Amino acid sequence: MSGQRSFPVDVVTEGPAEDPFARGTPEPDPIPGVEDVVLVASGKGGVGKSTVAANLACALARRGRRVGIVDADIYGPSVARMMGTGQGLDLDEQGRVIPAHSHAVWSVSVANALPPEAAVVWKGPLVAQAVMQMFREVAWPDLEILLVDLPPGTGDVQLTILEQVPVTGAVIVSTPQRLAAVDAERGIAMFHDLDIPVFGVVENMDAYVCPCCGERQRLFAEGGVELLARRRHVRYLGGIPLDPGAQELADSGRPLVVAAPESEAAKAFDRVAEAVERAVAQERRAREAVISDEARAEHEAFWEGLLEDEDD
Ligand SMILES: Nc1ncnc2c1ncn2[C@@H]1O[C@H](COP(=O)(O)OP(=O)(O)OP(=O)(O)O)[C@@H](O)[C@H]1O
Repeated sequence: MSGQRSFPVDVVTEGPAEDPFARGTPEPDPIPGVEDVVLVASGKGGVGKSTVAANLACALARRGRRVGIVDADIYGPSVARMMGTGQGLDLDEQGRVIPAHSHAVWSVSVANALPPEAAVVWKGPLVAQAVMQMFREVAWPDLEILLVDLPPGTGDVQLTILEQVPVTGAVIVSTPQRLAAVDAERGIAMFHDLDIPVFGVVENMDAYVCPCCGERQRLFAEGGVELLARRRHVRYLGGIPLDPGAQELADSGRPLVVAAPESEAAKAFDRVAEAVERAVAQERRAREAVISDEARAEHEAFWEGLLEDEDD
């Protein structure tokens, strides 16, 4: 057998050195001023991820939370338009961006810094840099929850954020169509692989609610997203009905939750916000439990030391 395994066994068993998620990789530094970062993700584009992010932020703010949004969808930024924040961002004395503020939510988007119709034509490294600037070079006020509107899919931006930002959990958005649900499942798999808690799946545009009689009608086959949630052991956070006013309101910078709080869609967003609030609180308790375990170990070590001294 000797002489056959000449490669450096230690290196091989420790995994590739450049793997950013290799075991033992230190937790990324916290974002100054931010307690919890929650990602809003989707497998496919156009399923309503930005709509969910904007309305979820407003619903959390209405529930008394201090909330911000990072628009990490660099090539298709919608947050500035949906939140009605317009162009122009100021800098503070330290050269940090002062986030825009509307509907009691703070937000940053590349769209705040570009003319309305300008296309972002940047290569990957520049995009990664811009995304990280939106986390670390912004003068965030003290925030309880910073939502992140991700680009669709499981690409570079997702990996950059997961590598460099301490993420508390993710909310997945899908529409009822099978293809959207299949892609949403890929997103869930990515978060599970990287040990990021998935708070649940939101099924957007699942039904139409008649404005006259309030009758709720499914638009597509029922149950696919719920089934996906069960298969992946994540919570089904509920359906958001298609609201004919959503697009016009989004274009005028007033999310449904703010402009039509009594609508079925706004109430559904509030239920999602409540679930996210509870999931974040649960994660916080888990973090504190880890700290108190450490504190207990330190405490025990301290007393053990004293007892050993007494024995001497
Ligand atoms: N519940 C809803 N009712 C009616 N319209 C909706 C609803 N959700 C989203 N929309 C509309 O669907 C379109 C796509 O939504 P949105 O931009 O939020 O999707 P997205 O997943 O963020 O897209 P992408 O990431 O590809 O930019 C928008 O015109 C939006 O107004």
